[in-house]
Amino acid sequence: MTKKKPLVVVTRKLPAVVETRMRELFDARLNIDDTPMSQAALVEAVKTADVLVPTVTDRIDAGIIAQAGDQLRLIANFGNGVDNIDVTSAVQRGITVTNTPGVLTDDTADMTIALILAVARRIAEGARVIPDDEWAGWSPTWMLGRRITGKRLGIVGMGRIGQAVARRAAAFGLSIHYHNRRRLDARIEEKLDATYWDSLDQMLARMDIVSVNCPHTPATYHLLSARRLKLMKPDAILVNTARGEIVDETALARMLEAGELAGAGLDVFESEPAVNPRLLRLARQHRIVVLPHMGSATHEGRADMGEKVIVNIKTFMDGHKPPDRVLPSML
Ligand SMILES: O=CC(=O)O
Repeated sequence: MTKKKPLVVVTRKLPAVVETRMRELFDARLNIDDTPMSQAALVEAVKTADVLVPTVTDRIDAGIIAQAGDQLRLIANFGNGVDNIDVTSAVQRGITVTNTPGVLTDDTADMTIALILAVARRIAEGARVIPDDEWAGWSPTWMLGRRITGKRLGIVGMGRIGQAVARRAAAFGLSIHYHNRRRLDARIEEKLDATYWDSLDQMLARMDIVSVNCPHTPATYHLLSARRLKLMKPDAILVNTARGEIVDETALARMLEAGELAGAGLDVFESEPAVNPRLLRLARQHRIVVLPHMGSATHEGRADMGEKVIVNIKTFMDGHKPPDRVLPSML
């Protein structure tokens, strides 16, 4: 007798290679036209699916989880961050949660470095000049940015992505500093040539560039609060490729407007896809660089994320512990 295939509801369109494999392995309900699901549609999905595959754009909160049918056993997130899911509620209801760590580390670290360079060297602003027909020729005093060689980079959150940023940044001659819940193993710290700051406040006050690379959890919400942002040097720049909620955006906008911070590179925002109007104004004035949450957006990365989702579902359905299980204690 063949086993019934699990009903897997996927909330967004995924790369073709991933969808093809999902169709082979599961009773896959795919989102062909990629319209984000309403909360009502998500409720419908959790009432019928054995497995839900959400993404960062779906809010799987306690209210949705409370309406899940008994058949829902697994939420296999297509994404690394799980702040879109109420993991505690899910686990209390006996639903396993998985994510896709590791496969987007390098891409997100690359984007972090790209934003550091874009802000410091005014790349996005400069890239407009020729297409906009505004180039009057080279000048000794025009389009001057900031040198990054020899500057101090402070990494907030030294997990996989933070460490990948550190390895890249070292090649640009930046000195590496970090703050993390736990200090790294001495061997890793030495290999990265990274200086640990127990006090985030003290680190922020001394850095030329600050990069946010920690997950968004209740403990990191507005970790970079108005008070902490004020500790940064006025000529410093802030880069965030993690989650918008970690930075108080209103305070950040106020400081940039007042010239109390030199610049910012943001790939993530508190209320995506809406962007704080003050940040939008600063972006239009070329005072900051904003990207539409592209950190993990490579063909390879998204295919790898899909592969991880499939392995997690398959392993779980075969009766084993999935490799990327997320527990509330990890958050
Ligand atoms: O932001 C994307 C992710 O967390 O995977």
